[in-house]
Amino acid sequence: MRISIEDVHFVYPGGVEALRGVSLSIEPGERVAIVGQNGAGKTTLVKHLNGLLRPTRGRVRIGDWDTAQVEVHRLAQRVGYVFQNPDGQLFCRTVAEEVAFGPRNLGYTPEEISQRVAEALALAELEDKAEANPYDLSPSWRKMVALASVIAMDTPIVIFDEPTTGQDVRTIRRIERMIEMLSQRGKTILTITHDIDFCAENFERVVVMGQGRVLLDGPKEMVLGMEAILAQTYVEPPQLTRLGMRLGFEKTVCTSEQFLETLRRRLDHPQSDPRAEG
Ligand SMILES: Nc1ncnc2c1ncn2[C@@H]1O[C@H](COP(=O)(O)OP(=O)(O)OP(=O)(O)O)[C@@H](O)[C@H]1O
Repeated sequence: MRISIEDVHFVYPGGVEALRGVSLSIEPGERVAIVGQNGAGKTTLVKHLNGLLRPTRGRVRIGDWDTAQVEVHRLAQRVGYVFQNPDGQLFCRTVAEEVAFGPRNLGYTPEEISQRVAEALALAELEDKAEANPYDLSPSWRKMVALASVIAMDTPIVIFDEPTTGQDVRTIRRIERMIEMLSQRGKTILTITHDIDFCAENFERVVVMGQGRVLLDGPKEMVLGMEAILAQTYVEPPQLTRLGMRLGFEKTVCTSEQFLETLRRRLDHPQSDPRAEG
């Protein structure tokens, strides 16, 4: 389902102009990371996708729906949103009930609900915790419950707000596996993140925001190499990208795979990289 954001401006009631003419078009199945300094407008922008905010000017469309014309509970059929802090999102006695809440609310049949719950629990690696009380779980597992409860709604678009913040490496790997599997199922995945390595390893397209505008938008190999523009919004390229630049790699590398591949090529054929000759 296509997301279309057309020249969106947003002014908070207090007068802060948080978005100053943002236009983006996101195709079905894309994996997009939105990065930028604190206060750049990232959260304000994604809250326009599930109808929590409506543009002061401009238009946001989710498929054929204009968000200004559609109620928030209907938009929940198309856009799932995992908030940064899971504790605001959990209120049932067991993990399974929690995960069933969304699909039940969307009016699915009992069979569909059990199927969605089973799939979401599997994707979140929570099968053995179905009967636990979410509040007896560690914060990391509670995060996975929050993710599962949104995934169970089976929306074509899923937004993750700062999914890795405060999480240990094992939880980050679980989240990465989940993103990969959702992606294989054709979901559009958006994330807001300050974790540039997570962005580089898991997302194809990067949107860089600063002061309510889009500063850069494109494939990560293009965007994450533009150090000077990234610096305007206090984003540094990933460590491997910077190392690649210092080593004189011809192309911007973003992932450990790309880095190793380039390094191997250079070691095998040192003369094939023009910068390596100098
Ligand atoms: N509820 C609100 N009322 C008034 N101003 C707000 C509100 N929420 C955000 N703002 C302001 O809008 C601007 C954009 O904020 P937003 O939270 O969208 O940025 P962000 O890029 O998500 O930042 P962060 O990385 O810190 O979450 C900031 O100047 C912020 O102070």
